[in-house]
Amino acid sequence: MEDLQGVLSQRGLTVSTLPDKGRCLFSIRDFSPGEVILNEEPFVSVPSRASVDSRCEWCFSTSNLKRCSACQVVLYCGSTCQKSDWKLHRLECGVLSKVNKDRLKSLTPSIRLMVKLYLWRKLQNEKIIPTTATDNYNLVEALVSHISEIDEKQLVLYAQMANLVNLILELPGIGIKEIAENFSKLACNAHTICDSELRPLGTGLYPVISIINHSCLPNAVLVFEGRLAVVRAVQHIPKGTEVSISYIETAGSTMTRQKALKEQYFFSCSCPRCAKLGQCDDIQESAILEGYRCKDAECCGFLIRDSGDKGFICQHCGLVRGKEEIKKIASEAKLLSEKASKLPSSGCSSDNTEAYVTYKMIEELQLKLCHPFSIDLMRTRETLLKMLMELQDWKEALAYCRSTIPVYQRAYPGFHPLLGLQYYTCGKLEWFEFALFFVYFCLLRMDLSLGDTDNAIKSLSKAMDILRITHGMNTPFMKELSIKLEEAHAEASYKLSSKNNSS
Ligand SMILES: C[S@@+](CC[C@H](N)C(=O)[O-])C[C@H]1O[C@@H](n2cnc3c(N)ncnc32)[C@H](O)[C@@H]1O
Repeated sequence: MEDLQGVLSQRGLTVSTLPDKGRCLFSIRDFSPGEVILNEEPFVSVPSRASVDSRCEWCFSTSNLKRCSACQVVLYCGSTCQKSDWKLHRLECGVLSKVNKDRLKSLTPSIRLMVKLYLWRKLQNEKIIPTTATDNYNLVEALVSHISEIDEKQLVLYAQMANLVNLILELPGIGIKEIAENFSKLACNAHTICDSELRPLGTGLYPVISIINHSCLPNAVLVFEGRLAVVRAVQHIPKGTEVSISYIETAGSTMTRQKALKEQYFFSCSCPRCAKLGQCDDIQESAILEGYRCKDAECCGFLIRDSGDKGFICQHCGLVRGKEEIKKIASEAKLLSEKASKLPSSGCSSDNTEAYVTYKMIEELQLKLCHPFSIDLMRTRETLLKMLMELQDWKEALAYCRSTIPVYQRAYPGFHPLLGLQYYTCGKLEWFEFALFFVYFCLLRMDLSLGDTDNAIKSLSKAMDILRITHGMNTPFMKELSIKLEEAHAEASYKLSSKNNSS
C-alpha cells in the first residue's frame, strides 16, 4: 500500500478512508478541467461477447480476426496484439485447450475474466511477470466485495461460476469460496471498456481506478483509450477534494439512481443531488424526467399525484389526468416495448423497417403519456435516430437528433461525454446534409444559404468544447472531430467570399 501511496502522491493524489465510503481518492493539488488525474492499464480484461462480431483479445478490434490455432477460443487481429498478450495467453491457451466442447459454451466473459485473474496472479507469484505498485494482486485483495450483503440466489450463481472456474483452472490451493467472493468483487469494481463513442467493447479490472467512489454529480469522468482507462477532471478540483466519477447512468430521477446504486453497489448515495431527495425541486425534477404530461397538449407543466388519488394534477394549469387513462396508455406502450425488444436487429432493411414502425408507435404513445422532457421518450428517440441512420434517412435522423438535445442539456451536467457526443452526431448530420445539398445546388447552379454550414459549425464547436475536456485532444477520434470542424469553417469562409465577390 505504501508503494501505491508513493506513486499516487507523484500524481497529486492520496488514498484516505472514510467511515461511510471506505477507501476514497483525494487530490493533494489542484486539477484543472480536462486534466488527466489518473490512467491505468487493466490488471486483466476480456472482450465482450458481441452478438454479431467477435473481438480481438487485446485491442477489441473486429477486423482481420484469426483464431488462436491451439485453443480455438481466443481471437487476435494481428501478430502485434498476439505478442502483447502472449505471456498470459500461453498459460491460458493450455488451460482452454483442455476444456471440453460442452463446457466451452459456458465460457462467458465473466468466467474468462476470472480465469485470467488467477493466471495473472500465478505468473506474478512465479515472477514470470513483474509486480509493481499499481499492478499486483494485493490491490485486488483490497477491493470491496459486499459478499455478506448478496442474496442467496446470487450467491448460488457465484458458487456455480466459481466451481466452473476451479474445474477449468485445475490449480491447487484455490477454494470455491474465494473465487465466489472475487466474482462479487468484479460485480462492484470491474469497468465496462468503451470506445470513444461509449460503445461497449469489453470488461476490465482496474484496481487503482476502483478506489474512486461514485457521485451523481461527479468532478471527474472515466473514458478509455483502447485498453487504457483514463480519469479526467471535468471541473476545477481544488487540493483536498475527493475525486468522484459516476458508476451509473445519471439521467434518471433520484429514486431511480438510488435504486441502481443500492442494487449493484450496496450503498445509499449522499451526493449533493441525492441529498435533495424529497425536496420540492427534486420532486419536480422526477415528475419531469419520469412523469406524465399535461392533458392540454400546449401546456408544459409537470404532474403530481393527487392526494385524493383521483389522478395526476398539472402543477401549471391545474388540469387533472385520470389514473385509468394513464394506465391504459402506459400498458399499451409497455406491450409494444416488449414486442420491440424481441424483434430481430439484423441490419437487414425489412427487419429494420418493422422495428422502426414499432418504435414510431411507442413514440406516439409516449408523446401522449410522458412529459416532453421525459427520459423514456428520449431513449425511444435515440433508438429511432440509430435506425434512421442505418436506413440512411439523414434528414429525418437529423430531426430526431435535434429533438433529443434539449433533453440531454437538461438531464446531464455541462461536461458530460454523452452530451458532447450528441452534439457531434448532430453536427455530422448537419454537415452531411449540407454536403448532399451542396452537390445538388451546384448542379442546378443555385445559391445555398450559409445557414446550413453555420448549424454544423455551431454543433461541432459545442461537441469540441465538451469532448476536449472529457476525451482530451490526442485520440484519433478527437483528431477527426478537429478536422471536421476545420473543414466546416473553411467551407463557410469559401461560401462567404464567393458571396461577397458576386455581389
Ligand atoms: C469501486 S468501489 C470504490 C472504492 C471503495 N470505497 C473501497 O473501499 O474500495 C465501490 C464501493 O465503494 C463504496 N462507495 C462508492 N461510492 C460511494 C458513495 N458515494 N457513498 C458511499 N459508498 C460508496 C460502495 O461500497 C461501493 O460498492
